[in-house]
Amino acid sequence: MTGRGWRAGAGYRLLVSALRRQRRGLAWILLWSVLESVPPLLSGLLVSVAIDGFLAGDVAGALGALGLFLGAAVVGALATRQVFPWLARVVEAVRDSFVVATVTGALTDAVQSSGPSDTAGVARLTEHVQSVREVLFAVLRIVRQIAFTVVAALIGLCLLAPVVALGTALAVGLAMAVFLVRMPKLAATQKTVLLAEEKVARRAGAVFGGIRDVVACGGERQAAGDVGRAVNDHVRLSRRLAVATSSRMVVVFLGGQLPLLALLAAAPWLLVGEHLSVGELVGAVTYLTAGLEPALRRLLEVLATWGLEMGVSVARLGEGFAPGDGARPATGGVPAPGRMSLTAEALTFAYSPHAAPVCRDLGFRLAEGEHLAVVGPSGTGKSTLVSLLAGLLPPTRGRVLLGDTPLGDIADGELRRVIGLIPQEAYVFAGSLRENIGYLAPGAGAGEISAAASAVGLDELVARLGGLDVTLGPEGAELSHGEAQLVALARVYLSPARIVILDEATSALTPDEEATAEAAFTARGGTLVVVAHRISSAVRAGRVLLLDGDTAVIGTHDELVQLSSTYADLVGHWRHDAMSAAT
Ligand SMILES: Nc1ncnc2c1ncn2[C@@H]1O[C@H](COP(=O)(O)OP(=O)(O)OP(=O)(O)O)[C@@H](O)[C@H]1O
Repeated sequence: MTGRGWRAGAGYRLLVSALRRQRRGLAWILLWSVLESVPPLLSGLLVSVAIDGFLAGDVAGALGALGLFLGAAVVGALATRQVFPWLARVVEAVRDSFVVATVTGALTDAVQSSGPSDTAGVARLTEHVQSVREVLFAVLRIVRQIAFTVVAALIGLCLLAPVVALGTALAVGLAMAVFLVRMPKLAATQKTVLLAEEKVARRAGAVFGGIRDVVACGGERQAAGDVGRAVNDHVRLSRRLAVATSSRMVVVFLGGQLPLLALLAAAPWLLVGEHLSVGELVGAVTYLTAGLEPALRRLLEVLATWGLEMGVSVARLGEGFAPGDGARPATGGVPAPGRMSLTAEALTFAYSPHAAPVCRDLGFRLAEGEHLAVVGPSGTGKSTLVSLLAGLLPPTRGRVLLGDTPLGDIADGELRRVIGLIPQEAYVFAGSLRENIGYLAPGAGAGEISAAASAVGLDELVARLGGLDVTLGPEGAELSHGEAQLVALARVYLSPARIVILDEATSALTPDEEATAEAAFTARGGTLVVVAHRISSAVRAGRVLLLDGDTAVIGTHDELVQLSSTYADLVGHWRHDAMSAAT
């Protein structure tokens, strides 16, 4: 097994090896299946003997044939009863094999990755195991029975009327060929539906699990939009699957109804030419109407729904844990320190396919350790851009690279450890100040926590509250907005993040407090991106990115004052605000 559990294809290998270990059970199932097929094998033959007997006046012979028919039905029923315990044994044993492999994969994954374990992934996989169990049972119970019925009816028909059997076998073969040709497309559609279902579960699970954070960060609209998009995708794909599976009616017609229509059309010729007796004709019709057509219809129904579902679930299990949205596996790792540049390439993003893009074809590169201020009038997309840079929003077009790796290729947990984004609405949870500050650095010692608190300017608050171990109420109700922002800043300061993004995260601090906090992050090392709302903050940055509707300009503060009238206006406006605040 690899670090991320077992891979695609492994699910099928496990299924085959688990079934191989159940050879004895499968042999018993085969034996009882043969006996179970006695009624469909003999039905047409016995009906034909009975009818021809009655027509010829041989009532005793005809009644004898009907008696045999009854006896065959009893044998079939007894055999069906015997099949069930063996089915249960085989299916439960296979289920056990999958559970062992799934749990082992999950444990291996948890031990090998240093991040939190993917409990939602375990739940998802156990759901797939349950699905494999149910569908395997259904397939072995129904598909097996139907397949034996089809074969028995064809053999019976062959004994009764070889010409009809030949035509029917050709039609059934053609129907199955059409079905098999369509199978890969159906399987692919079924897989997209399953992935979409998982995506809904994952998105909704993440939102419900972090509902306090979502509310605290004012992210309700974004969270609802995320879940809504996943639900809409699921609905659209389910509709597509329904249309695709309904095409199996053509297959039922080809294999089940076409031979019957042909037989009825040829009946006058068959009877007049004495190719078949009346009894044989009715017997052949019995095979087609009571045996083949319903069996074929059921077989296709089961294969097209449960069979596909099982196939997809087994393959999905083999892929182990689905990273991201399951659409694309995380293939890249986080680059080594010194190579963590952040690059936007032709970055375009719109909140919906019909909405105007918030940013369009944006391109720039931040070297590791740079300090960038993002500025612009309200609503020009500053928060959207930093969410894209943090990998919280997927670009509509273009990409964001960490080093040479697109953010979409990096596992979520790793990305979150490397890039820390602090929103304007700081989140403080019920617990001690120490727990709040150390939350993203579980191994941090007391000295490191105190140092982080001092660095961002929390000493005064710590003194006022009476130490780091004082317990804060829900959502830090006793803290001012600025104090809560300082706690959030200290938390990310102490975290392992190499790229820190402050999205107006110092808006409630005084200019001096803001300068202290930003200086702390500059001294800490790593890249700093600040959505600035004061001139001082932009002046401190090495470069400034101005978002102004459709245009974006990047340069030093002095360059932008020369280059952009919007920036010059913004600076004037900030200076005026700062002077008014000072007087
Ligand atoms: N979740 C969302 N769904 C749809 N539209 C959104 C969403 N979030 C933001 N927008 C829209 O995208 C545009 C850019 O918003 P954004 O918050 O990124 O701008 P901003 O420059 O950070 O604004 P401000 O300075 O006022 O915080 C706005 O028109 C906003 O209405």
